[in-house]
Amino acid sequence: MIVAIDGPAASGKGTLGKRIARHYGLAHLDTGLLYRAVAYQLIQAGKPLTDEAEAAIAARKLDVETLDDETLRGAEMGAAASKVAAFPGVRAALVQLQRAFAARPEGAVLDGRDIGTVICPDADAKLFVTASAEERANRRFKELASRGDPITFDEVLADIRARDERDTNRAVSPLRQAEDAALLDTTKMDIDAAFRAAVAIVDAATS
Ligand SMILES: Nc1ncnc2c1ncn2[C@@H]1O[C@H](COP(=O)(O)OP(=O)(O)O)[C@@H](O)[C@H]1O
Ligand SMILES: Nc1ccn([C@@H]2O[C@H](COP(=O)(O)OP(=O)(O)O)[C@@H](O)[C@H]2O)c(=O)n1
Repeated sequence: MIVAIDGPAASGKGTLGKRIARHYGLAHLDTGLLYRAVAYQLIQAGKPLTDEAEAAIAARKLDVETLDDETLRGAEMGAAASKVAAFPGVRAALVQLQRAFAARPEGAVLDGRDIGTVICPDADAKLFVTASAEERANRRFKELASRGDPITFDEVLADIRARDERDTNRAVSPLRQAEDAALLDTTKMDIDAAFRAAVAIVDAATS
């Protein structure tokens, strides 16, 4: 079974993806980490985030097994990821890797921006997870503050809005809800309620 989860920044895709994967005994890939890792490679190499050729080379060299969550989770890398994610060469270089992950015999859960639309259009269940920008900023602000990041709530909200705008309006694989995806608005749901609603959607789609 393949479960595709898409949605805007900090909507809870990763949290749900992880729990859904555990619930159904599937592997989980947070595809945002791939774009964050490409941005990280460029920054480490001292290259500008506008260098599409270097970004595509970094994407082709990426190893899914070595993605370091701690280094990649910061706010700076989220904003940088959304810049390199707009390059067609970067996206093309990451398609096969994501499809290969989804092709394991038992299936998988993938979360990102274009899973239900481009990477796994035939997924058995598709969710589009969202919440108001303020609520998402609130959640991400708490998460970053607990990591010791001095970023303010207003900066987090501005980053989320800028990223949503860039991700929705890019020419290649923009963020959008697949026609056959179920919308899950978690603005007024805690993590457990969102998880229960997500399981109900997956069960209904696969029964
Ligand atoms: N329904 C929810 N209610 C409250 N907090 C949530 C909810 N879903 C996720 N979170 C928290 O919000 C933050 C962002 O969630 P995350 O799963 O990383 O989102 P995404 O993968 O979409 O960026 C995390 O700190 C997570 O624990
Ligand atoms: N499948 C995906 C996943 C992420 N991305 C890009 O990578 C950036 C970081 O993604 P993420 O999922 O780690 O971001 P958060 O939602 O966790 O803040 C996004 O803003 C997108 O620009 C993408 O274009 N396609």
